[in-house]
Amino acid sequence: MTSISTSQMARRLMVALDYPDAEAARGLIRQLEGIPCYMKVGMQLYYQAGPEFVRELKSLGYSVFLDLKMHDIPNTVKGGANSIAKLGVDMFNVHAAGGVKMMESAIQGVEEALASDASLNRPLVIAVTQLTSTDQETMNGEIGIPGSVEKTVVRYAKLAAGAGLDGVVASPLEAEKIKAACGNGFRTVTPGIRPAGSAADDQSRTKTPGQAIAGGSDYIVVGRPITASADPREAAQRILEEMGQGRNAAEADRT
Ligand SMILES: O=C(O)c1cc(=O)[nH]c(=O)n1[C@@H]1O[C@H](COP(=O)(O)O)[C@@H](O)[C@H]1O
Repeated sequence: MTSISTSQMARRLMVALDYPDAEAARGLIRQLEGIPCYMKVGMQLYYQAGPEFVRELKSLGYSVFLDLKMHDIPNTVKGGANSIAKLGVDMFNVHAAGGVKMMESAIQGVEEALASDASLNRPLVIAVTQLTSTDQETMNGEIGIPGSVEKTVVRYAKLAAGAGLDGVVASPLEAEKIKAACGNGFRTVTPGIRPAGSAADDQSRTKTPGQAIAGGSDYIVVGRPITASADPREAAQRILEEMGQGRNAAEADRT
């Protein structure tokens, strides 16, 4: 069982269910039983287990972030967003690099789904900015976008806010600047979370769970530090504790 404040923090923890199939994901879900975290379903699991597994998570009472990172022409994204909204997820994402018209089309797709079925809840629509695996050198030299990663991320965030989206996916390093540019209510969803001493893997722009919460992340996305741990439940509980410490440190700074 989790204490009340830990369970409040758990609602800001998104566990990345990056597994090959539903049965593997269920193994982790059983280990995390009683922790009211968000569950993130990404491409690997969704392309295998599909809408059925999303419905299963919803029936277990979880909030679900469907991470399919849509990036296509506006009409196609509108259709995709329409289908996703009908699934009843709580959050999904598109790539900000698709542009304002594409992001507006995602919102239209959601609105049309809601108009067709009054029982649906409006999911949060979030734009991916620069992937947290991308570093400064890759963005400038390989992809060919000039300037700092932070500036590009904030530019994408402003486009997303202008298109009516609810927030962005970015690294925890940029959360504060995003809030300053787009307002405190604009959500920051931050992967690239690594507890002190754990391997960065393919992530480039990282912070610890405590630093991320102290720095303005609304939600932290965590995969391998939990899923690849010998004791995932203990790893998740440690992360929740660190998140709580980060929040307390930020509150102490404000007073
Ligand atoms: O949209 C995402 O969730 C996402 C965006 C991003 O920029 N970076 C990023 O790592 N993610 C996802 O966040 C999760 C991070 O997993 P770990 O690196 O294992 O903690 C993965 O499921 C990624 O697909």
